[in-house]
Amino acid sequence: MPNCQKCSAAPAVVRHQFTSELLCSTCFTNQFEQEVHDHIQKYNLIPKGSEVVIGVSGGKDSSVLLTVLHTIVNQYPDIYQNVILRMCAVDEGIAGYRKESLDVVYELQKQFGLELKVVAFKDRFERSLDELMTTLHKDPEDVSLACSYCGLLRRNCLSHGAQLFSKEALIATGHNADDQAETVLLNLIRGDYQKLKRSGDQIVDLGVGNPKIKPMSYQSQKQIVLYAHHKKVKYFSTECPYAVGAQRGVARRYIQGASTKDKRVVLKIQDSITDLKRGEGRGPEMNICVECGAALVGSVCQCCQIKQAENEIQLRKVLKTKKV
Ligand SMILES: Nc1ncnc2c1ncn2[C@@H]1O[C@H](COP(=O)(O)OP(=O)(O)OP(=O)(O)O)[C@@H](O)[C@H]1O
Repeated sequence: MPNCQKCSAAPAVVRHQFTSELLCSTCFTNQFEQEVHDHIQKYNLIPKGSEVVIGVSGGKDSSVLLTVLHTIVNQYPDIYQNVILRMCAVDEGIAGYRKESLDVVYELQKQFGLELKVVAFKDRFERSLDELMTTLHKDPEDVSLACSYCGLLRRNCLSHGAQLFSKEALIATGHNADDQAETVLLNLIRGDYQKLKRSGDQIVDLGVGNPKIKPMSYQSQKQIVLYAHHKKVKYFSTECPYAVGAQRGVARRYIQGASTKDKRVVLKIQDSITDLKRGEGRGPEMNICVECGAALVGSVCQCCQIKQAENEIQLRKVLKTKKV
């Protein structure tokens, strides 16, 4: 492996997913933190004096979010003046899964010394997720709707947890770029225009309840896993037993396939919704090809350029393809 392209001092161990830069462990984790900080600043996600309630499940995304926020808030005390970090964990009541991940939450709480609230489905809705599923779906194999019920009730519990701290507290979740891109596709598949429009928003403030922020929405799943590894973040890695039935799997498989051809696809899907909402998705003004009269952007259309190309190099230039 060559040396790090940033510090040149240590061997590179990571290739940045979006910039392709080769980085050593320290430069990679520093850059990751810097990127999350820049994203927060760009959208003013955490104004001075905010109380930020981090939804921590013990899984990798939220454990990384907690680690990064704690790091940057301490690194930039002037920018994050009087910002207070809190933790909230939701106990859905999933046997063989949630108790174990909550143990990680308690370890993280000890490590960072933050105040934590735990809100349980059983306390708020009289039933755990397991009990709800046993009542609704007699066949234990049929868990296809578990994620929908769970998402609905979990959002309610997180909001309740935030309210226990204060009415104005921001709720920060560990949603990443892959989650965001999946949500866009899911809303598109479901034809849910209202949710589709909101799916690129960096702050969700409906005017009722606590505003929600997603500081890692431009970090890919892969980058988060790499950060967790190099920063030695504690997390619980077992997948939720109900995840097998999730409708999200359809969008996830599509994105995984598309990402093998274009690593930035998760960013592009999100950006397309943001641009569309801003009205920038209409594109530039159209012209007429001076050779054939077709509608185009520029002066000579691509078809005429293909016709005029005299050799492979010119043809590749027109089609923007590299030799394979
Ligand atoms: N049980 C929970 N308690 C508190 N927050 C939660 C819980 N489950 C999910 N969240 C919050 O919602 C975010 C997205 O949840 P999702 O179900 O997509 O989990 P995930 O992508 O596996 O994230 P993680 O790795 O943090 O579990 C999490 O990153 C976290 O901030």
